Amino acid sequence: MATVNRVDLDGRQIKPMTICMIGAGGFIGSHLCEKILYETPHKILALDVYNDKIKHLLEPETLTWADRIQFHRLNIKHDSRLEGLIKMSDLTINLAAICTPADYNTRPLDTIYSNFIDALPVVKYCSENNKRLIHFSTCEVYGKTIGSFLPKDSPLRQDPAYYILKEDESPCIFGPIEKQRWSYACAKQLIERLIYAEGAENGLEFTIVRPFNWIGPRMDFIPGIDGPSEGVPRVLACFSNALLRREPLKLVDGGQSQRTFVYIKDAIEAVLLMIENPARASGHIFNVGNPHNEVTVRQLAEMMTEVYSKVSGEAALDVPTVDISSKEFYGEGYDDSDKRIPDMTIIDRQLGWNPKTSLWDLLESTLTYQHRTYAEAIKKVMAKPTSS
Ligand SMILES: NC(=O)c1ccc[n+]([C@@H]2O[C@H](COP(=O)([O-])OP(=O)(O)OC[C@H]3O[C@@H](n4cnc5c(N)ncnc54)[C@H](O)[C@@H]3O)[C@@H](O)[C@H]2O)c1
Ligand SMILES: O=c1ccn([C@@H]2O[C@H](COP(=O)(O)OP(=O)(O)O[C@H]3OC[C@](O)(CO)[C@H]3O)[C@@H](O)[C@H]2O)c(=O)[nH]1
Repeated sequence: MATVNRVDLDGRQIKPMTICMIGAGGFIGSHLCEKILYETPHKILALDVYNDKIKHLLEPETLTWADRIQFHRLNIKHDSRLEGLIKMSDLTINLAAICTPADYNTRPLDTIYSNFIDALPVVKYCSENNKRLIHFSTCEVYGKTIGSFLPKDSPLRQDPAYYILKEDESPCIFGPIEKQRWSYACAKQLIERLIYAEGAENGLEFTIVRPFNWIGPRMDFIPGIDGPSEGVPRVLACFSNALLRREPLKLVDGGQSQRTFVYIKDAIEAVLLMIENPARASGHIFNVGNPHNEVTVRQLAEMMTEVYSKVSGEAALDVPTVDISSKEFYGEGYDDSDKRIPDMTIIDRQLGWNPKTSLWDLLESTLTYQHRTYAEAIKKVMAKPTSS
């Protein structure tokens, strides 16, 4: 229920606001729209080129929150309505981006334009019109850990100083230019620097979010069902797709890279705290992740196989995974982050936020959703004879 008398972390009444949410039709945007509409009195101007993931919030128009969300189908690359919509709002949240690794090395120009050039007018309009901005960056700005450059058997690799990622201390370590994987991280880093400079020189009120592998329902697409057959989504959807089709999960370069995964619903709580506590959130860069949910990609595949078997009632394959080289899977120019553990000091101190959901629990609810949403459609597609 949307409560009107909401108070912030310092006991002050929160006034209802209008939020311009760019990229509202994506994975994170759809969850953020739900949270705002279900639990707050705020209004949303939802901007995106697609709205499939928020259709349930827009139709039918008799829904109790219908007057609090307005969808504007537009591409921020070239739409004169953008500045007006930012001016009408108290806060702008920019989520729009190309953010699937399969694109970084194969479409580096689109990636750089999307993550830097297209974000520029948003920053400019917020700065010129004295509007608050929450900008979505990424944990990828940290790149590789310092520890990854140490010899494999160095005891220093066990020292957190060499791998924990801190917003105000850790360096950003990318590979060479020919490793075009880093086009995304580099563009995100430059837009972070620009926003930071707008804050320092022109007083822009900003917050930068660095998500660490947020996962959950509605993430990306299942190839051949609600996305292109040849498309390569992020790992949750790649592995879900293989499980649904009863094919082995592909482990890129042996699945040795490590990630920490956070449940989307935990992470969205953090964003709502940022929205409603500007005095505590402004001027900060926040890691948002779950340091307790670390696995190698191989361990993720094993856990997903076990969880999927439980929620679907189907026995796991005898050979559940297969190794594949990054060149074969992603093409030339791929590279990887070795390990990503967020330091949580700043977000805990400023907003008192900590993640709650274990990896097992978040996979159980997410894979239950994947099975309910896609299993029948996959069966139908797989039963169709393929034309030769
Ligand atoms: N999901 C994560 O774990 C994660 C991790 C790190 C960073 N991020 C960042 O968070 C943001 C949102 O990520 P997501 O996972 O929801 O991705 P997503 O691809 O599901 O959502 C992005 C949305 O932006 C829209 N968009 C892209 N370009 C646009 C344009 N020119 N005009 C209008 N709309 C446009 C897309 O249509 C899409 O709906 C991105 O900036 C991403 O870099 C996400
Ligand atoms: O079938 C697959 C797909 C992927 N991998 C490997 O899994 C690791 C994680 O991959 P993914 O979730 O696709 O993306 P990254 O974590 O590398 O990057 C994302 O992090 C945040 C964000 O900015 C936005 O979401 C994005 O850049 C990776 O090691 C893949 O190689 C696999 O083995 N098999």
